[in-house]
Amino acid sequence: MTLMESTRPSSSSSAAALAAGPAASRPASALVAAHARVIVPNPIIDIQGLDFSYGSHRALHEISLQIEAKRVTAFIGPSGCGKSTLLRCLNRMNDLIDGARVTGGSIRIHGADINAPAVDVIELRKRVGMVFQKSNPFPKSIYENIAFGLRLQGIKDRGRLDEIVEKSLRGAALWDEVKDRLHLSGLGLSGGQQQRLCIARAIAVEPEIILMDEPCSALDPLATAKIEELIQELRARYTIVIVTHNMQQAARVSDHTAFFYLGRLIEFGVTRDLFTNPANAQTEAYVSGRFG
Ligand SMILES: Nc1ncnc2c1ncn2[C@@H]1O[C@H](COP(=O)(O)OP(=O)(O)OP(=O)(O)O)[C@@H](O)[C@H]1O
Repeated sequence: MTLMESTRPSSSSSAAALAAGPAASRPASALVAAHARVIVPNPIIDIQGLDFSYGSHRALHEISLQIEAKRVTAFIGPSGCGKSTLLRCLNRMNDLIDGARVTGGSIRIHGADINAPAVDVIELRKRVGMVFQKSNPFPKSIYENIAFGLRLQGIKDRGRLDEIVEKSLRGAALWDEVKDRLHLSGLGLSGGQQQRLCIARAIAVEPEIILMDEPCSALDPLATAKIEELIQELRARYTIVIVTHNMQQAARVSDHTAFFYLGRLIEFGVTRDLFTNPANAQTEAYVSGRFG
């Protein structure tokens, strides 16, 4: 159990306006134990003292943070502060980058160290799926975009594949729009539909956690609204961690928000509290648009 305590009550009217979305309008969760104090009672991910470097460049400094199960946690902060690096640490996507490594601390999922030598990284990435900034459907049919990965996992039965493809497309709020053209190319879909196809592909393998790295940054406001709606639906079944530059989006979709600056975690709290009553002067300056 972790306590993050706020020590300097303050307010910002623009920040308050930012928090006026669905996440903010939900009743204060049981996580709020006292004014501006956050308890994370059911962390699925436990990050402790994490240090991370690209070669000699230290990108993350002693990050300690817990991610609550079946909640949405947003990572915010100015460009280069380490949001995406930390996100990619959660399913070891950084392993693919030469010279990139965890140099201290730990990340545990359900108590197990994901950087332990015995960890099967492919298995880890099945449990911790990822949706990227730019939608990246395979140059295959809508159906195959989902069935392809399932076949690689050994699912060959056509009936079973049909079932999972439909369930995943429904789960990503795309089924009704594509059910009559499942065998046309995924690349023929709109940007927002392609991003939902990528979400369908991610959920087809039944992950517990979905990482989203600025999933709406290439989308128009309508497509963005659809993805945000979908995130609200997905949070009943999945733990979601989202990196976003869009503070209104963080305020609308997330339960918890972590604010980073220059590779350090500056503040972590219930989203509404962090936006309306930040404990730290840098957080307040950022959420009220005074820098970043
Ligand atoms: N592949 C890489 N090789 C070397 N340095 C990198 C690499 N990726 C990121 N960095 C550096 O690590 C730091 C953190 O970058 P990161 O992309 O995690 O920040 P960010 O907060 O996600 O930024 P943005 O919002 O611009 O995407 C930056 O100084 C960045 O230059």
